[in-house]
Amino acid sequence: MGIEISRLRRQYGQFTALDDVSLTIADGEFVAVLGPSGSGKTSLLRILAGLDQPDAGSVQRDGQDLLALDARRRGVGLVFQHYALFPHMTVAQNVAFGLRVRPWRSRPKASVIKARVEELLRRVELESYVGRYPAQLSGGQRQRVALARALAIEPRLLLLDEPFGALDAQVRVNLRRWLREFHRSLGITTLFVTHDQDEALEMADRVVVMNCGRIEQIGTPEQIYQHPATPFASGFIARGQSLPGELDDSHLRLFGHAWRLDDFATEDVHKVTVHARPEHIVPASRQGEGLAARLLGLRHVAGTVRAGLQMDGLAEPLEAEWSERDWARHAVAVGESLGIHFQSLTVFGSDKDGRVRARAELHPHQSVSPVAFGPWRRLEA
Ligand SMILES: Nc1ncnc2c1ncn2[C@@H]1O[C@H](COP(=O)(O)OP(=O)(O)OP(=O)(O)O)[C@@H](O)[C@H]1O
Repeated sequence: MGIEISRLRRQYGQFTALDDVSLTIADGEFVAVLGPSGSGKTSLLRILAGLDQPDAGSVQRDGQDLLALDARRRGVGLVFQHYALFPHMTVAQNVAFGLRVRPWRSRPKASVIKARVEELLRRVELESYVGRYPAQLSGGQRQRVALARALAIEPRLLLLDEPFGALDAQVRVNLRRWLREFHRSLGITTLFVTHDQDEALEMADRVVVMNCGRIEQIGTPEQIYQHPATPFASGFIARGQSLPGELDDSHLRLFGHAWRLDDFATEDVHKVTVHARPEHIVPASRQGEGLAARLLGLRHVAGTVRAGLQMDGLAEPLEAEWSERDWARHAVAVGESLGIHFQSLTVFGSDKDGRVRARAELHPHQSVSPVAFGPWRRLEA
């Protein structure tokens, strides 16, 4: 049981904001919808909240048609990026709001509301702020009040749209961990919209990657990070970088070398995309080994070294990422040449409509045969 979103479509005039979106969310699950600006995340959330209707598709909750229900009867709690707290109400009044405006028949007694507000504020660790006004709170505290307010109505589904988007980096990181724990203790089905990869991967049980109104991949954070299903997911999540590879009779040709691709169905493949992620581009251990690259620059970021590398045949420099310790073994100065190896490459084969039909992971540096790495210009059948 849970929520079953099936083939949702939303058009704004000629523009398709959601294109055939299907997704099942289990009860109690924490799902992150991750995608760049304009990918359709908020459009999906608004439909679930009852603030908008799709042009096609359905949403069922435990077999019931959710789209047929009025927004107020969906049992949905909402938190947006920009704190929509009422500025003239205290923290306690803000949290109580959803209960106070209920029709009198379903409205709890004042003493019940008071007890519930106190309990919620305790949960979001703001019990001593009851009498404050939103202007007297930090951004992180306001978002926790917004969360308490959304929870006051005991929602069955919590929808969070970039709730930490307006906060500074350190507060975001703290609130991320806090919300993750908070969700564990509550167990409410939660859909969390973000464009921040780290946020999605760190918090969610499952991540839905969106691009241009479509779902590119659904999976656990580990699946998504380790095995991105499409070139978009690879670039957006794993910083996969395009290399100029070509398919030649079940071999991948790249930088004048060739590797055999096993288990790569080539029918329908119209275009091949080869991706390398920064941590898989490693410096060769001995001089004269590997593919030739020139070191364009180095940046030292939190224990890692990010190197810009120029390679023949590539318009854009590649980024490689190494640990400080590994890099210390290589005495190459900026502007000099070095040899590099690709530890792993991901090869995608897409059809004419851009759909991925085949996918393979190559480990050129570790492979012995038939990989033509080392004695470079050799193609083995
Ligand atoms: N009411 C509308 N009329 C026309 N176009 C719209 C409307 N609402 C959204 N769009 C368009 O639909 C696309 C998807 O918008 P949506 O807000 O769902 O994206 P998003 O992934 O949430 O982006 P962001 O991260 O910037 O909030 C965007 O290109 C947007 O311009």
